[in-house]
Amino acid sequence: MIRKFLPYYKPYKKLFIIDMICAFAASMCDLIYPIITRTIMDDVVPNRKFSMLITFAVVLVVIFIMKAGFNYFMQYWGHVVGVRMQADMRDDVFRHLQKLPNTYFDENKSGVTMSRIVNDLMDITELAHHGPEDLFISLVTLAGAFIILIGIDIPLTLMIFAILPIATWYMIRKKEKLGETSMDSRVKVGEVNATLENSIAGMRVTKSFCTEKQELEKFDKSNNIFRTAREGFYKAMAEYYSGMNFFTDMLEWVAVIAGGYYAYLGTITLGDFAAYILYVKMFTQPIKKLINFTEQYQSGMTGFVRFREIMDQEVQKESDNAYDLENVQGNIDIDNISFKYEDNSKVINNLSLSIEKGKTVALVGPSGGGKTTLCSLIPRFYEIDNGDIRIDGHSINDVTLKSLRKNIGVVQQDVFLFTGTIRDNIMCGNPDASEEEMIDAAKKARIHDFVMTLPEGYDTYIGERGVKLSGGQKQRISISRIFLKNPPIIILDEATSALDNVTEREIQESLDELSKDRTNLVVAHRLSTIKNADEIIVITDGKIAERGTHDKLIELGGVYAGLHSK
Ligand SMILES: Nc1ncnc2c1ncn2[C@@H]1O[C@H](COP(=O)(O)OP(=O)(O)OP(=O)(O)O)[C@@H](O)[C@H]1O
Repeated sequence: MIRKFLPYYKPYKKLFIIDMICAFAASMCDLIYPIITRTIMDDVVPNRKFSMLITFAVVLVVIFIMKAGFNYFMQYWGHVVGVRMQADMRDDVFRHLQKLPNTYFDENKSGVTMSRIVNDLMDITELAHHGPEDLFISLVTLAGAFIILIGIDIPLTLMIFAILPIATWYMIRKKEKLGETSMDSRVKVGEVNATLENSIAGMRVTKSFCTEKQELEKFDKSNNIFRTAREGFYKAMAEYYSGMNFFTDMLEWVAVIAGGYYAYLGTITLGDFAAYILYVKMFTQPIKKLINFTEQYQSGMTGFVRFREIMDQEVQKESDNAYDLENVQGNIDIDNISFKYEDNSKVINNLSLSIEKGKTVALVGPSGGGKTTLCSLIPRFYEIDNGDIRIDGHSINDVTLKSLRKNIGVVQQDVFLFTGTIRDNIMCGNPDASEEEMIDAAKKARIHDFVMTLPEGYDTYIGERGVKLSGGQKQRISISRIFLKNPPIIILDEATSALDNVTEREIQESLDELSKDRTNLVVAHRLSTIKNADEIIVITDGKIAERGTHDKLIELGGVYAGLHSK
């Protein structure tokens, strides 16, 4: 993990090195002050060297001013390094997320993924700069103090430092528990996020079914699980801190009692005794910093591990020699394909189908038969298990994903609009389109006149996922973005939600316009809309049960005729 963490320092190497130099200089400043105290007590005061006292006063002020400068740099630029690294990681993980196959999003709750990207990376800032900085300051201070003290009195110094291995042993023992509980609480906070996200998104359903109580219970449950996990973490932290504080207190105890005894015997001077007490007081800082470091390391690394878990997810692969699919005519060949979802039995079963350019093929059949699944295999939203799909003779596995998807327009059953304006949502069909092209697309989708009635026109804010719009308006916006994209192949998963007759007719008109001169694959729920399709394919259990024109299938008197008569 550390090897994967270190490269994030690279862009900020210079800042980080200056930060470390400041850390070194600040600890050096700390080490000087007890030496000066000792000299004042043993030399300046007994020998009445007043001018030396003035010199020390000036030297100390200069040292403290310099130390303030070093601390400022560490506090500000040190944190800046950390937060920039955190932002880089967030960028990386978001970019990676965009390349993950749909199966990842099927299996993982979006609240948990969000928590990994937002919350879990927060502690990275602290770890990234405080970690090495604290470790460095502590080690330099401890080593420096050890060298100075050993020069004053070896047995007393060894006595004081003997406590350190015991403290280290305690720290290591407790660290594991701290790590486990920290990971546990992060997993649980992810669950809280997921529950919350789901509940907020479904707030309207909750209200309409009056299930507030059940939702609250669900939320309370995951909130309590998180609380218990966090309490476990704090318990581990309390054991850790109280133990460590005890050890630092014992250090002071040895310095005061043993140092006092040595001064009483005359083995060391009063100045030496004062220096011991000051250095031991100073030890508590690096030791506390070491403790902090362990905690930061634990929290930061736990977050980093969770971040890496997403980064290690395999992205959707393109072949090494993938090329761009260009000048697409729109011939589709589905050649003996099979597919199953991760946790499912076969959804598509050795299915073959050819669609000529410019033709309209309708998929019908009982619910759960595999129509939507078949459609999502063509733009490679999922990978087929065997067989091949070709567009104009090019296997979809041989071409770049971007060029493949650029040539296919998908109108989904459940319209998804982004939070933002009407313009944002239409322009996502082609971010480079001009204003005229956008308006033209909106006109073709029969939404322009409605937009013009709004005070802010195309810049009207449509609320989260378009809540401020009607179902029909949302659909027309989703259709206008396909007009703007202008792909040669259209996959249309017909909306099942009931629209009033006028709206339905209007939408049907814009869809008819959209389908002109393109290859169309339509999943039809209302059979009335596909009477004129060039071919109707009846899919049951992932296989083609019947195929032909409307008239032919009615004549056949099979599944289609049955569905039609209902
Ligand atoms: N993301 C998914 N993960 C796992 N299983 C899925 C997923 N999507 C669909 N399924 C399953 O695959 C099967 C086919 O579903 P699909 O949505 O393709 O059917 P459909 O014919 O389009 O149905 P409908 O007419 O109701 O829309 C169903 O049994 C469904 O439960």
